[in-house]
Amino acid sequence: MTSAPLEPFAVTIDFATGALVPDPDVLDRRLADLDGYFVADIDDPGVGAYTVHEVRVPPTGNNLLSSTTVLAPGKVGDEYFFTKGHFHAIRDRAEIYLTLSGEGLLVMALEDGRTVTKEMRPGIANYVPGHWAHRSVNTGTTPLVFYAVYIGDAGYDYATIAERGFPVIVVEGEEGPEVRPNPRYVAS
Ligand SMILES: O=P(O)(O)OC[C@H]1O[C@](O)(CO)[C@@H](O)[C@@H]1O
Ligand SMILES: [Fe+2]
Repeated sequence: MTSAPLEPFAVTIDFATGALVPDPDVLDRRLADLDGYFVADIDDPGVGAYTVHEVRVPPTGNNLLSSTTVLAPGKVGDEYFFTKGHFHAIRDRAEIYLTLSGEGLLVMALEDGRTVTKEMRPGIANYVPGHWAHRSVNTGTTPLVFYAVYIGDAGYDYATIAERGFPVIVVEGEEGPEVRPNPRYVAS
């Protein structure tokens, strides 16, 4: 059975700020929401980490959900600010990230601990296949803004990352960002 057609529509995206017009759903994540995710302790839990601006469509397998994410620059200890990161609840659901401004790294991990890290900068479209947890990291000094598109019924599994962490962390090294093993990663 196929579903009834939706009305076609468009949104306007400000590439510098990630603002969407119209912009009905905005999620605000502070460092407090990332408590326990960084190796070091968080000094100020009130600091804003990222906002997600979501295009509103029904979250079903026949639709594409999309959003802009605006990830602030900053560090906790040596680690650059990052998004929580998640697997999709339906594991094989894929996603595309198009970076609009700023610079960063997209860290992806399988449940067996294998990782792949890809550059994020304006004009790069990253393909995140199903089964890969994904987290973006702002390694620059300006907001990292990207547009994500994913299959509508993908859902979110945050718990696995909250419990085990990512296998790698991204820290500021002598010569720029370095990807290192996460000392707190819980291998399966
Ligand atoms: O959902 P997280 O892991 O907090 O990261 C936020 C970003 O990831 C997405 O959930 C898409 O993967 C976006 O909605 C948002 O871009
Ligand atoms: Fe996702």
